[in-house]
Amino acid sequence: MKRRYSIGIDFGTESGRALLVDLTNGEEVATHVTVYSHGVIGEKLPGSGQKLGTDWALQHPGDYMEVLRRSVSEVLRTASVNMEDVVGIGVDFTACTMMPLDSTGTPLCLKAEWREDPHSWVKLWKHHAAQTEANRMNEIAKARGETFLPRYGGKVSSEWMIPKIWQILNEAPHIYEAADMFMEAADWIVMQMTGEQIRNSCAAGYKALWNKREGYPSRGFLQSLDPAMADLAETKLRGTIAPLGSKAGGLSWEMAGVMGLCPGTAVAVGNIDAHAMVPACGVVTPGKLVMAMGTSTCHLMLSDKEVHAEGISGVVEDGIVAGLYGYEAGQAAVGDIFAWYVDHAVPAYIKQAATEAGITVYEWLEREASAYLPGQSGLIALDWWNGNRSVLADADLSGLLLGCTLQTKPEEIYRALIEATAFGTRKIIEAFTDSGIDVDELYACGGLPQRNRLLMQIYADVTGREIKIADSVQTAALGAAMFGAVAAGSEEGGYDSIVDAAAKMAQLRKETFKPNPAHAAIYDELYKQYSELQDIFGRGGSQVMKKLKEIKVKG
Ligand SMILES: Nc1ncnc2c1ncn2[C@@H]1O[C@H](COP(=O)(O)OP(=O)(O)O)[C@@H](O)[C@H]1O
Ligand SMILES: O=C(CO)[C@@H](O)[C@@H](O)COP(=O)(O)O
Repeated sequence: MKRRYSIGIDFGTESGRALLVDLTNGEEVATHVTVYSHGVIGEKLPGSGQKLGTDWALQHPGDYMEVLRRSVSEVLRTASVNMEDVVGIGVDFTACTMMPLDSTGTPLCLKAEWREDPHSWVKLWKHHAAQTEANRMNEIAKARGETFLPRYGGKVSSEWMIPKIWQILNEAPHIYEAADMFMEAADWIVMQMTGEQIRNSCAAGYKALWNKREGYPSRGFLQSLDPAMADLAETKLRGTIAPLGSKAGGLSWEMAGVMGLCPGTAVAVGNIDAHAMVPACGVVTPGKLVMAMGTSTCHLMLSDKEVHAEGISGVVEDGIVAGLYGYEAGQAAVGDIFAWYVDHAVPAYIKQAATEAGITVYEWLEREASAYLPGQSGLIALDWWNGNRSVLADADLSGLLLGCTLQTKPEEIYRALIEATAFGTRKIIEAFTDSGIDVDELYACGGLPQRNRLLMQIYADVTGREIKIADSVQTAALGAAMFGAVAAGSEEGGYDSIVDAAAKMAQLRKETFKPNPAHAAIYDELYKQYSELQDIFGRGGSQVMKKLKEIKVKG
């Protein structure tokens, strides 16, 4: 039988990658990563060098195009696959990663007249500078009894589309005015490939408050935020919203040339990175919590019922797999906390020791931290280095490390940071189970489970549950490729549904991580302390974190 392929393109926080997958069995034939040359723009604008404010995080759209240009042709070249045998393309993206466009679909930051205004740039998911707008939105939505609010755990996040747009209107009304549309980067990149302006229902649902039955928030609500935004839904957020797995269009002649593929190749509507990973773990039924663990962690669940739970970021009908309610919760920093520690807080002697041992600093710290028992260091941390997404939904909270003494070692701090992220995940699991959504099994995917065994064991011990691991190292790209195969359809050698694609293309590793009962018992005790700290610092017991932020912002 002739082999058929699909390409998944995963746009992460620091880089993008293409993965060429065999449709019959999910074999990952070739992969290529392109690191974004502008990275995350957090301090100053490229070109003008203009300083950015606290909590800003921008990106350059040209970096996304570079991934299409380099990584796609590279996977075809290394795999020696004929372009005619690639039947589908799917993309997944971080979200809400959004940008203002002019009427030709060009990002405003690429135009000379707007380039020097930070608000013309792509706002990355972790741009947290719209917290004031999110807080105000929450107050207004609550006071008006808006029906959308309970679907988002009672709180809209500063990471999402409407707070980000409102920040633009408040701080740069000329950019708001100049924007013909605001678009998720996932939809923009699909538009670059196909020429079709189609929004995906996943990002619209989780990040722009859109609902299959009710649409976007009402004109009355948007007007109550600012009269200038009354028509936002019909104007700057306009366009078809299509379900996951739909074909957005065929690859254009121009982009086919750029990417080395055939014109007309089916391109699926975009998807969110974490959500694409769910079927790529083989999860298409309720009761299985998927942890997409990388820079951040997203927690995804399927259920046949809709419940509204505090701290669960969103429930969207058909949001992950058609026919089921998809739930998302998350931690805004996980790998990012370890990256901060390794880059900014580890002493030189450790870097030296890691180099001498021929391993990375992460590996050195993992090796040393593995020698400790739970609780042995006397340390505990709150994992809020990038605010708290679930269950408190508050970007103004910050990290905390407690219990340091003159004897404290860097590897003990590293272990405490890992444990803190595991405690944060346990809070999220409890938020699901307390609201009546059963969590029967845990699945882990993303970059971290492949790289850090200690971390996975700590998660099993802290949650008291066995964890299954996705076999794919590129789980998001695999999920995107699966949706590409669905967009192509079975007649072209693809699949007719994501459930069919998952049955053939998703694989799990044989090895799982099982809790150690003795360690789990100590972690139960430590978790009580974590919970107490969460209540003190996150639920109003102490205003210290808020005050520090206030003083910092005032400068
Ligand atoms: N050995 C390791 N242990 C723990 N974290 C690691 C290790 N190696 C890399 N990381 C973290 O992994 C994160 C990147 O995860 P990855 O899944 O590759 O990216 P993304 O989430 O952006 O798609 C970084 O934040 C980095 O700090
Ligand atoms: O917020 C979401 C998904 O809803 C993610 O896109 C965001 O956390 C970024 O994910 P990564 O950690 O870069 O994989």
